[in-house]
Order: sequence, then C-alpha cells, then structure tokens
Amino acid sequence: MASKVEGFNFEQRHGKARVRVARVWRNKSDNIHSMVEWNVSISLLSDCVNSYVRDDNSDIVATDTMKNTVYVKAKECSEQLSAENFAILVARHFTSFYKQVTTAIVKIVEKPWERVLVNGQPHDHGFKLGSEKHTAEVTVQKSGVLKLTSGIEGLSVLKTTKSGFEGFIRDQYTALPETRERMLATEVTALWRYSYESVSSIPRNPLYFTERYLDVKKSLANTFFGPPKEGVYSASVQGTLFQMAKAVLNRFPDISSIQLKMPNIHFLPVNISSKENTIVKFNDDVFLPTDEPHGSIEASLSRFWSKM
Ligand SMILES: O=c1[nH]c(=O)c2[nH]c(=O)[nH]c2[nH]1
Repeated sequence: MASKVEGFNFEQRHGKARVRVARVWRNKSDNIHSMVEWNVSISLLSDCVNSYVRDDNSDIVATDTMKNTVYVKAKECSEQLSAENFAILVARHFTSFYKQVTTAIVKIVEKPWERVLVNGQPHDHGFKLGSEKHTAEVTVQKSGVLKLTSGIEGLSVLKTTKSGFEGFIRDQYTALPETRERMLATEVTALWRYSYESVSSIPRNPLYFTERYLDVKKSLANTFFGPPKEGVYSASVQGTLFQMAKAVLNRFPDISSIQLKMPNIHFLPVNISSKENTIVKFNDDVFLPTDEPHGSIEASLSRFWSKM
C-alpha cells in the first residue's frame, strides 16, 4: 500500500507467512477420506500507516489474527476445494471484513499427498507423499478484481536419449562437443496465469483448479517426453521449454500466460584413464550426475492480449 508520509513515498504491507494447515474431509456415505496439507502465506495491503509513523496500532489486523483466520476458514470449508479456491476465499474474507484492507495476497503451497494404492486399489484413508508441489497465488482487491496464478514446483524429469545440442557458437572459450545423444534432465518450475479477472467469474466447480493443475502437469510432462515408444527429439532445453509452454497455451484457453524455469541438470560422461590404459570409456552408459553448476533457462509465453 503506497502513501505519502512526512514528505516521502511510503509503501507497506504486512501479513503472516507459512501458516501450516491440514484439512480432512470424511465422506459420510462411503467412508472415503480426502485430505490436503497447505502452507498459507498472507499479505495485506491496508491503511495502517499510523502504526508505522505514530505508534497507533488501531488500524492493524494482527498477523496472529490472520493465522487464526486460516484455521477458521479451513473449518468452515465443509466440501473439498482447490488451493486456488481456498486462497480466494481467505483473501476475500480480509478485503470484505476489514475496511482498512484494500488488497489481500494469499499464496498457498500444497504438499503433494497422494492417495496410496494397496494391491492396485485406492486406499480409503491412506496417503503417501509425492514429489512436485502445486502452488497458487491470488491477489484480491476490495472491488473483487482478481489476479490468479498457479504453479508447479520441483517437477523433476529426465530422459536418457532423444536429446542433443549442436550448432551453438564456437570460439576460443568453447570446449563442449556437439552431440545428438545426451541425457536431458531438469526440475521444472512453472507459473501460469488464469484469465479470470474477478472473483465472481471463476468456474463453479470447487475442484476446477485442482483438475487444471493435474492437466497442465500432464501436458508439460507429455511434451517433454513425447510418445512412449518413439519419444521426441530435443534440440535444446530452450526448444523443449518453448514446446512445453506452447502446449499449455494451446490446450487451455483460460490460461493467458505461462513462465517456465528449466535448469539444465548435467549428467557428465564418465571417462577414466591412467597413464597406461583406459579404465572407463564412455559409451552413453556411465554418467556423473551433478547438481551444480547447472544451466539456467527460463522464459515466459503469453497471449498478445494478456497481462502477466
Ligand atoms: O540445451 C542446452 N542449452 C544451452 O544453452 C546449453 N549450453 C550448454 O553448455 N549446454 C546446453 N544445452
């Protein structure tokens, strides 16, 4: 929240970060349980400058109250809902309940609990932790104006062939050989913006954005890997990233932009020799996995008319 204070421009916000909550829903009819674990961060733009400049806290929503609100709202959600919908619900609460609050920003990171299969059968109340995380961030203004972005963090993918890197600049600093055969590994971070611009325009289905998340993830992974038998050739991380971003925008009309970060995680060929002889000769088989340094490749793709 921006204001003029004592001849200066002043911007401030306050909130509670990393409020952890888990919510269980027990279906009375079939006794199947659903659950989520969320890490919720709240930031409020509110008219409380007097707390900064006059030791007057009368306009402050205490961050402890924000934390409590997360649990109250979780309790009130009697039906399962997406992280996006919960974030919107919490944000709307702050902008509508407090006259001082003009904008609420709520971010949620969902822990990837997945229903377990036991003997191939979905368990009624058993879950195991997956790997990549679903994120949601909403900004809600008092007027109901909405900005909604969702994301994936930590989607680790690798393919052992159908990747190369050729034709790049060669100069006196270049040692990297050209190749049409290498390992390709990355940990995808994706962030996409939905085109819904008011809280009243979002889809009615409370799990719509959970389903969308799963579909976007599938679309990203399928584009990275290609068909199961033949795969798809990657000429660079850059080229694959673009294909992945394009697949998402082509498939999902309500997504207006997407940002992808795809570090190139190197698997180095292993060649070991002594003075006398070769001990290990690389034949696309033995690698040294690394995590640093890594290539860092990121880009965003948006429709002409979209905001990011
Ligand atoms: O896909 C790649 N993109 C690069 O920009 C790059 N640079 C590099 O050394 N290897 C690779 N691979």
